[in-house]
Amino acid sequence: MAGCVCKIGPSILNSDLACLGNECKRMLECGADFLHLDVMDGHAVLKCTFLGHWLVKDTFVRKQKLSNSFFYMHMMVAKPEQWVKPMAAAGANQYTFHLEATDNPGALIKDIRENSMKVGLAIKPGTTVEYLAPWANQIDMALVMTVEPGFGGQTFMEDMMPKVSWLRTQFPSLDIEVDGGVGPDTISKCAEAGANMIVSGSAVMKSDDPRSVINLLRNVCVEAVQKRCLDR
Ligand SMILES: O=C(CO)[C@H](O)[C@H](O)COP(=O)(O)O
Ligand SMILES: [Fe+2]
Repeated sequence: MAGCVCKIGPSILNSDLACLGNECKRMLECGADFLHLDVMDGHAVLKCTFLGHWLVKDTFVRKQKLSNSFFYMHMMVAKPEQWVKPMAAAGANQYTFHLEATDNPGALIKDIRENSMKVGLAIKPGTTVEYLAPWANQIDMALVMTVEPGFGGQTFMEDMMPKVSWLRTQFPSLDIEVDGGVGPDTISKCAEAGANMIVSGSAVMKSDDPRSVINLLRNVCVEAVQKRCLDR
């Protein structure tokens, strides 16, 4: 059941961007369950990444033949409506948009589904979880940001954990993702709060032994998930 399966997805934001395809391959070989691809347009957040749909297609699908993998897009863009079709055509599997970026989440959810992608809905640290709740039964995954979107390598915001716990209590089988400052030092808090989709950027990418970091994150998460799901 979703919510009871633990998945680890490295964010490749802080990888060697000159070797993006190989970096993605390396992460999958190290045991990543999915790749978390941060798309920033310089409007919704200050930074701008090159990770547009052309790059998704060329780097990941065509050149690296990674088409069976899971490309989970984290869209930090001003107009998330604009990129649904191009991302679907490029081979993205999940499209996570920010609730703050749209006036019509319902229409966007429908469009993402019609384009055969899973739906993720993200909230920034300043957005309360009650805004997300009305949509929770229509989405595949809720993303609780644990840093202010825009940069990798920031400090984990522990005060976001009550949002995760609240969502887990209200929606036991929803996939709940945490993103920002998550690594070996902070995973326990995320797992105990109820997160089962774990994004980790710097902690994995900058490690000499990414496989061990991924394993550690998974073990901590699986233990918490098993306890919670068996208790039910
Ligand atoms: O969405 C993001 C930033 O907006 C990144 O996914 C996130 O910051 C991951 O990197 P790190 O684990 O280094 O914080
Ligand atoms: Fe992200």
